Amino acid sequence: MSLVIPSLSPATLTELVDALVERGWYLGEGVVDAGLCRALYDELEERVAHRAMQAAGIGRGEEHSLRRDIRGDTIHWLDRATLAQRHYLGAMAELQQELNQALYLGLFEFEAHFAHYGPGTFYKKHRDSFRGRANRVVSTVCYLNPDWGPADGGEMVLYDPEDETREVARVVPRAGSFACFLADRVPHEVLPTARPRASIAGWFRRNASLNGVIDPAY
Ligand SMILES: O=C(O)CCC(=O)C(=O)O
Ligand SMILES: [Fe+2]
Repeated sequence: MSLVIPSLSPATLTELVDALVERGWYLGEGVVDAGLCRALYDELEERVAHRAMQAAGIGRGEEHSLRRDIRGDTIHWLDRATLAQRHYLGAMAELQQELNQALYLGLFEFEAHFAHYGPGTFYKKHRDSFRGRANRVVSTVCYLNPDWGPADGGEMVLYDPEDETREVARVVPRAGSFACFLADRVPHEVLPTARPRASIAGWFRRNASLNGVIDPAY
């Protein structure tokens, strides 16, 4: 991995901002540095091999519960422990600045976790936040698998915010691909995967405190 922070290119940032404004979502291939994806992939594989992952649940705070019939991934929250994580978070900090400058979104924080979907697992159609409680404003997904074929499944499907049955895009979870969308707008799902599937899901947040209680991180 190079010593230079592998930023998203200026062209990617411009395209991403335009796509978010025009339709609420962005997809790009070959967007995240290949060496960085490899380092993040190796780190995640190592954790999976050592069973150092936690089962992912749904809902936040006291409503948090495990529902393998809804989502089947295991996760590990990024904690800046490795150079690869710090580089990824650095690239996301640059993206946050761009989003704030171009769209005045007032994003103040980025939280992200590694996600590993074992064969046969999926994540049913959902939105990442709900209107009115939209402390998660923009969702991101960075894909890490070095190769992925048509029979491997595991695509992320995006749906039309106005018609949740209408598919608008399908993302093959291959290293370098990056997805970004408005968290309270775009319904999406992860189709059942045939192979172990590696990614980082992340959210730019705004501070949402209710009655002086800060919304829990997850
Ligand atoms: O991994 C993906 O493609 C999307 C994951 C997702 O929707 C989520 O973690 O909320
Ligand atoms: Fe999601």
